[in-house]
Amino acid sequence: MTKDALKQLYPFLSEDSGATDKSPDNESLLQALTEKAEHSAQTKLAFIEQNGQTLIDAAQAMAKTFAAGGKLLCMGNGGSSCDASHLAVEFNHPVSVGRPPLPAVNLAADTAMLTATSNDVGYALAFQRQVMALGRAGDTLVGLSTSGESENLCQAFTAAKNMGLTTVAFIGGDGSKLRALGVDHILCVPGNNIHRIQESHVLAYHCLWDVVHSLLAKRL
Ligand SMILES: O=C(CO)[C@@H](O)[C@H](O)[C@H](O)[C@H](O)COP(=O)(O)O
Repeated sequence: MTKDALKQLYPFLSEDSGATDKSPDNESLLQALTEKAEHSAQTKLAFIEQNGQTLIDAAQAMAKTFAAGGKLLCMGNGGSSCDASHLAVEFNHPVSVGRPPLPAVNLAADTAMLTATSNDVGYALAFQRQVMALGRAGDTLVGLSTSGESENLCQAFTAAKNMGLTTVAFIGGDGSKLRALGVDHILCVPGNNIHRIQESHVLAYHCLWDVVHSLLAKRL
């Protein structure tokens, strides 16, 4: 976007300092930040209240996957593709001393794979093809989706279920599409604000990582 186009959209931006009398004052900006932080904290607390047991059940299933020599496959679109990377690296490269590295792969990380499948057969199959190629019965497939509706995740979950993988979904929305597909563990953030949903997903997979390692340390 050019500077002029930006000024048309935000007319309060001035030539020199970037602010005029009409720009939001510092106090309202600080107030807005506090409100966002409060909303984020409330959403996270509500998420744990509503999903705590499901999170433990999902961790139990993932600990069994690792204990049996299996691996984690992770996937997501946009911001959630970065969360899929973050989740995978938590397991591959544990931050806490004494916790072993565990196998996890982000299916959204390989540009050649994503562009080839999208170009040849459509983006809806981008993750499904990789689940079919890399997945083994007993592995766990984790999908992150703020809407809980993305078609490429639905296709991958369907393939994973047919192949005997455990399936875990981190979502927002009502989750009805994934429930209908029979996804094993659905962690659903209340509300429809995408950023708040993503923030709760970060909390959720950090907790999941912790519980999986605790279960493995106690030998399940
Ligand atoms: O929310 C962000 C960034 O924060 C977007 O990049 C977002 O992730 C993308 O629109 C995704 O395509 C949305 O897909 P999903 O989360 O509904 O599965």
